[in-house]
Amino acid sequence: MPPAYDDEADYEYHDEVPEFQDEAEFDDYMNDEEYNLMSEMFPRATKELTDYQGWDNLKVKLAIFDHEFDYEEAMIDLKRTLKKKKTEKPQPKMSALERLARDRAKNFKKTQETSTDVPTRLNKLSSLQRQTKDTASHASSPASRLAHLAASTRNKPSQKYSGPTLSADTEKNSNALVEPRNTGSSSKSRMTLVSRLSDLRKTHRKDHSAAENVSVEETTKPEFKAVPRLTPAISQDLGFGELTKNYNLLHFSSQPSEEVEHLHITKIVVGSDAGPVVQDSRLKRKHSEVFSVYYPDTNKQTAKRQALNNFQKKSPDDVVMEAQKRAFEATKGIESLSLDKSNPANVSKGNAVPKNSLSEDEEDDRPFEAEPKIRTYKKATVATKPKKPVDLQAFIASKKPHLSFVVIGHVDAGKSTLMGRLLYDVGAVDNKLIRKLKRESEMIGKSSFHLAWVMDQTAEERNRGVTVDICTSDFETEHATFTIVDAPGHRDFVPNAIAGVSQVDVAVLSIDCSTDAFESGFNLDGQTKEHTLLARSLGIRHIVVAMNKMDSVDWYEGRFTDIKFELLQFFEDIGIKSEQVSWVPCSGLSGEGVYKTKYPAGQTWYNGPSLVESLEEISKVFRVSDHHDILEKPFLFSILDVVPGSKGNDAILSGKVESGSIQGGETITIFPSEQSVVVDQILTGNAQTPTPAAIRGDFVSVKVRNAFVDDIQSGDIAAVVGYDIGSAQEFSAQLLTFKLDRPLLPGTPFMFFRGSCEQPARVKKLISLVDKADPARVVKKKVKHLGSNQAAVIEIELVEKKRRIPMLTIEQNKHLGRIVLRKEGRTIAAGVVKTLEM
Ligand SMILES: Nc1nc2c(ncn2[C@@H]2O[C@H](COP(=O)(O)OP(=O)(O)OP(=O)(O)O)[C@@H](O)[C@H]2O)c(=O)[nH]1
Repeated sequence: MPPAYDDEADYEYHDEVPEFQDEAEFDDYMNDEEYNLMSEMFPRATKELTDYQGWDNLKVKLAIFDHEFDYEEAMIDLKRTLKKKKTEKPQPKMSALERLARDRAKNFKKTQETSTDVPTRLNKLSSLQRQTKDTASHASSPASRLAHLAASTRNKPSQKYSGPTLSADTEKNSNALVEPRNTGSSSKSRMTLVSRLSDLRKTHRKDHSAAENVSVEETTKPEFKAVPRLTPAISQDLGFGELTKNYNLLHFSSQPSEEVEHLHITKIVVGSDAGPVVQDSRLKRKHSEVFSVYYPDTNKQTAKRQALNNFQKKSPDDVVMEAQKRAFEATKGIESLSLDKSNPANVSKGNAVPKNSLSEDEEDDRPFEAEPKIRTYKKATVATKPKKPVDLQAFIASKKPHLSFVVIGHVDAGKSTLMGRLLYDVGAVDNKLIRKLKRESEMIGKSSFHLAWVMDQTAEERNRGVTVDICTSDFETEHATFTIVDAPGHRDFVPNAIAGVSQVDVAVLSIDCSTDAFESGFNLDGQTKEHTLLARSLGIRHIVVAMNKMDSVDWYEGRFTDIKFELLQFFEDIGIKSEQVSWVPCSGLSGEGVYKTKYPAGQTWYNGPSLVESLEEISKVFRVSDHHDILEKPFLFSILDVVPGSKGNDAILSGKVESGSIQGGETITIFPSEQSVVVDQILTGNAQTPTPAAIRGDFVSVKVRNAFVDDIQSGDIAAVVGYDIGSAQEFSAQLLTFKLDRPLLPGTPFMFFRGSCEQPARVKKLISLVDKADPARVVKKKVKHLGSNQAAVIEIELVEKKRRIPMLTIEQNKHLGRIVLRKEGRTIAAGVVKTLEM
């Protein structure tokens, strides 16, 4: 016989389940449909409850939710548990004379009562006692006042709450408190819903175990509890900004593990010296969620760490300048270096033997700090076959066309917002994340940035409102798959933009069409021209101009055509043909023109494809032209990130297939260290799902075996067995100079960029001036200096000898053979590698 239904036991069970800690957490729990229903009912409910006390937002929402959105029933039930506010009785109207008479009568009565109150001994004593008590409570020592306060605070809420109460100041913070709800006498259907809730709470209990660990006793003590584990770095990561000495943390709880997974901050007390100013700031982030939308494309071991510290240090350009100076001063040390022929540690492991290891005791006087020593291993000479061979033609046919694109444009042109909107509209991010970002951005007064935060997820980016690192995100539509690379617009971060632009075939150029904004981004120091020039120099095949923020000029056609006219002239000047450009009026903020959101009624002059539709069209065209590169060219893979795998010498290399294809089981060699490793698995997409093969244009992660992770870094190139990539320190390049303040002479130092690699370099020799339109035609042979806007062939020498950069000519690869030169924070030239001197 089944056990009898025990209503009481059920009640007990639900009561011990932790409650939602705040409204935000509950909002996150609801699905979209429930959230929308709640958004309709909640304002009505709060209006209806204005005459009641003892409720808070969460309580109201839970009541509605518990009654399965039966509004009337929820309100009846809720009101039953609430008290009505006392309302002052309206005074009857009276004349001024009448009021005066009443007052006089009242005063007279009072005087009479006082005069008849003759003090007896007992009265005197009790009044004295009263006075002493009062005085004591006001003028006692700080310690006794604190004890008094502690006692009174302790007594209050501990009787009232059984759930995971968080804050001592929760009277002010209505959202933080949850009273136990009456769940005992509900109908069956209500029980089901309650069970759902309790299940959820159980899950939350796991997530929030730390929050539960904070007992009522502890949290209600009126002490400031500084939690040592809230380091400035964690604070930054949470999007809170810099945590200085003046910030004391109150009521902070986290999971007890070393890896902070879920954090809750309920209050921050600012300015410990001047007396606390309490700011109510609730914020929680799951790191797993923070990183769910994008993958930062930097080498975690080096560049990512640097990017995170960017704002605490000098600007990248200052660093470059200093590095250049030091590099030239330190050339003597570099020459004196010698190479160790073997490394016994590796021999004993039976792994690849480093051919030219640096000996451990060598003095490291390199100009760059923390540069890894790159050893060289014995590369494989025999290729291995795929584990489960895939018919490449069939594989390509089974896949939707893929396109990777970079988003470029002046700072604040709305790039991140545009991409956030795009990802939202195509369904790559859900409502919940958007709502969460909206709340968090509102909390720090930057609500208009919530869409941008889908892409800009590091604390620096959020606090300064600029994109620092490059990041990628994959999404899919009915007709194609895409990888977005979001590049920073700020001039301090042009090197990152170079790394971003180097990876892709298409650029989306975001233009801020709002009044005067285009002009400031286009002229003089704006990044519109510099980014477009970079895009052109780094081999971008097509530009989609997103005429963004058109909502701010009421979709005025004249603004669109004026900007288009100016840009077309500029494109022509730098050799971008009109058929290589598409134009789409749009608004990232409100969504029109991005994907399927219709234009407002006032916009009648454009009926072309939306931004996403334009990209879909381009992907189809490129698919046909890329066929040859996939099937006939050798596999080349530019590495953007490397992390150790879970086992022994496993590693995961993330990057882009530049040409050819690869399958599991094949052997590849990584340059410059020349390690040969076997491909174990290929993972693709945001969810990193396994795929049998990767082809040209794909951004994938490749799991490999027998790798020495320390000798692999962002900027390295992997190739199929038998394909050699040297690390030339000197090479000839064909360049186009940009606007120069001073001419380029033999010996002029600058910073050299190839993909995500950068290194100090100098002009070794000026060879010739060539025709801009036909570079094969030499215009002048004896060249003493190079001025602005000249096309020339020069010899370049890399100064940093220890960081070897794998180099390819433009003949070998159309992307990897492209380079950029920068000096004093400006791009001075861009071009292609012609010949390598090994
Ligand atoms: N009116 C309007 N404002 C927008 C639009 N898109 C972005 N904005 C606002 O412009 C500001 C900058 O937007 P972001 O997306 O951060 O700009 P960004 O180009 O990514 O900036 P960086 O990363 O610094 O280069 C924010 O305040 C946005 O809300 C738009 O379509 N219309």
